[in-house]
Amino acid sequence: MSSQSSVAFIGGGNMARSLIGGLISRGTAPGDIHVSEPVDVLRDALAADFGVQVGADNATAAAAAGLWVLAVKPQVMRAVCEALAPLAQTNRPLVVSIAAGITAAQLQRWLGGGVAVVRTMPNTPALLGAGVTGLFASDEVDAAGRERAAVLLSSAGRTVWIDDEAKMDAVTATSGSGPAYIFLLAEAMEDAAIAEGLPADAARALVLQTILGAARMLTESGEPPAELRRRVTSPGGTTQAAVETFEAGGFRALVAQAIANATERGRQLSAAND
Ligand SMILES: NC(=O)C1=CN([C@@H]2O[C@H](COP(=O)(O)OP(=O)(O)OC[C@H]3O[C@@H](n4cnc5c(N)ncnc54)[C@H](OP(=O)(O)O)[C@@H]3O)[C@@H](O)[C@H]2O)C=CC1
Ligand SMILES: O=C(O)[C@@H]1CCC=N1
Repeated sequence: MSSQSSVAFIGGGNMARSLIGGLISRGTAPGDIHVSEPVDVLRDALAADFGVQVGADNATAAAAAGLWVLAVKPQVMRAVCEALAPLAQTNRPLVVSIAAGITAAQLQRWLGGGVAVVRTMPNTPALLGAGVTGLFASDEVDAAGRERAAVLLSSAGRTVWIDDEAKMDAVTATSGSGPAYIFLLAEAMEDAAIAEGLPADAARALVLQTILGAARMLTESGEPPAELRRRVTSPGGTTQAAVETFEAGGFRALVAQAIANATERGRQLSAAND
């Protein structure tokens, strides 16, 4: 039976799992979460871990909820939406997409038009309630819809409204993909520490706590990153030797190019899956 307060996840993969974990840990009743996912192992794990309602049929999950979270890959979004269009037209749900690249206009078109669509970009720290999500609301979304989408995503961490949808690909490239950049840095630092002769377990402990401590200073000190860096960097000392090496190697330009390429890839995902 449909309940306006229920949430349906269409697709129960990595990101849906992170968001569901956030919702459950912040008090959403498992019975109010319906997930459709074709992979039975993933379905069973969601049911076992969170007690949510699971099934393999998208329309069954969608029919049970007033809020749909579209959590499938961009490559299958069109087919998923077109199959749900009749239901979208009769039930008029609030539709929240988390897909990279896919625009609100595309979702609107595929769902038959006139549906309230919020395009969002969360990230995987959502699993710990430490994520951040950029949100863009289409014109059809009223104040109550905006509030509902923000409450949904705030269970995953911070929320940031983006007024210009064209900027959502930059959000994706910055915070959606961003955790992977930090994990890559952690990998590289760990490898380098081992190359300098540290035992692997010590290298990992040193790197992980350094990233955690630096992230806490960034978020809790109120100081800009450049000032925090300055305080670590004694003139003529070890940090200066390392930072000069990063700068000489084009670190900033490389980061800028990586984020520009990720932004462009978001645009391509929209065009390629239209
Ligand atoms: N991972 C991340 O860090 C982030 C991802 N996103 C976005 O979230 C979305 C999902 O990504 P992610 O969770 O990583 O991907 P996953 O592949 O882990 O999850 C998608 C799930 O949807 C399933 N699926 C495939 N086809 C259908 C269908 N027709 N109906 C219902 N479910 C289907 C997939 O099954 P199968 O494996 O069989 O295809 C898979 O289990 C993407 O659009 C991505 O852009 C957004 C922010 C961050
Ligand atoms: O890599 C991707 O396309 C998705 C979107 C942001 C993070 N993962």
